[in-house]
Amino acid sequence: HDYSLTQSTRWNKNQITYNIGRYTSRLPRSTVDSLIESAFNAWSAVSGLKFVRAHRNNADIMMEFVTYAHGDLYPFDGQRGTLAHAFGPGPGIGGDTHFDDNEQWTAGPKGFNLQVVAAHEIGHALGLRHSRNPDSLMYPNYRASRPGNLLSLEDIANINALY
Ligand SMILES: CNC(=O)[C@@H](NC(=O)[C@H](CC(C)C)CN(O)C=O)C(C)(C)C
Ligand SMILES: [Zn+2]
Ligand SMILES: [Zn+2]
Repeated sequence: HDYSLTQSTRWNKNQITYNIGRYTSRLPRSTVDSLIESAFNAWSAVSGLKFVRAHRNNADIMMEFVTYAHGDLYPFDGQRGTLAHAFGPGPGIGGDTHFDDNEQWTAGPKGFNLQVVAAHEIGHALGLRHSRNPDSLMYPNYRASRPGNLLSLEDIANINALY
C-alpha cells in the first residue's frame, strides 16, 4: 500500500498552490507554517516547480491535521502507525495531504518531525511513488535523520523525470 491514494500521474502546470486548513495543537501555527514551507522549498530547490500559498479552500494541495475517520476512505489509527497520507495529483481531493493529529509532531529530532513527513507527503502529492531505497525520502518508513538533507539523488532524479 503506497499511500499515494489515487492513481494520477502529475500536475499539468509548474506553479502549484497549497493551503493549510485545520492545524495541530501540538505546535504553534507559525511553526507549522514554516516547517511546511521548508518542505515545499526542498522540492522547489531541485526542480522547476513553484509552490504558492493560496489562502482559500480550493488550493491544489490542501493540508490539514485530522484524526481517525475524517471524510475519506482512509481513517487514521491513533498514535504511531500511519503518520500521514496524500492523494496523487488531480482535481478536488487530488494532492490533498492529511496528517494524523494523534502523533507527537515536532520541529526537532524527537517524536515525528513535521518537515520530514510533509516533504514525503508532498512527494506523493506531486505524483511520486515509494522507493525501496532507505536513503530516499520516499521510503515507506519514517526516518528521523533527514531534516538537514531531505532529498536523496534518487528523489531529485525522480521529480525531474516527472516535471
Ligand atoms: C512510524 N510510522 C511509519 O513509519 C509508518 N509510515 C508512514 O506513516 C508513512 C509516512 C512516513 C514515511 C512519513 C505513510 N506513508 O507512506 C504516507 O505517505 C508505517 C511504516 C508504520 C506505516
Ligand atoms: Zn508514503
Ligand atoms: Zn485522509
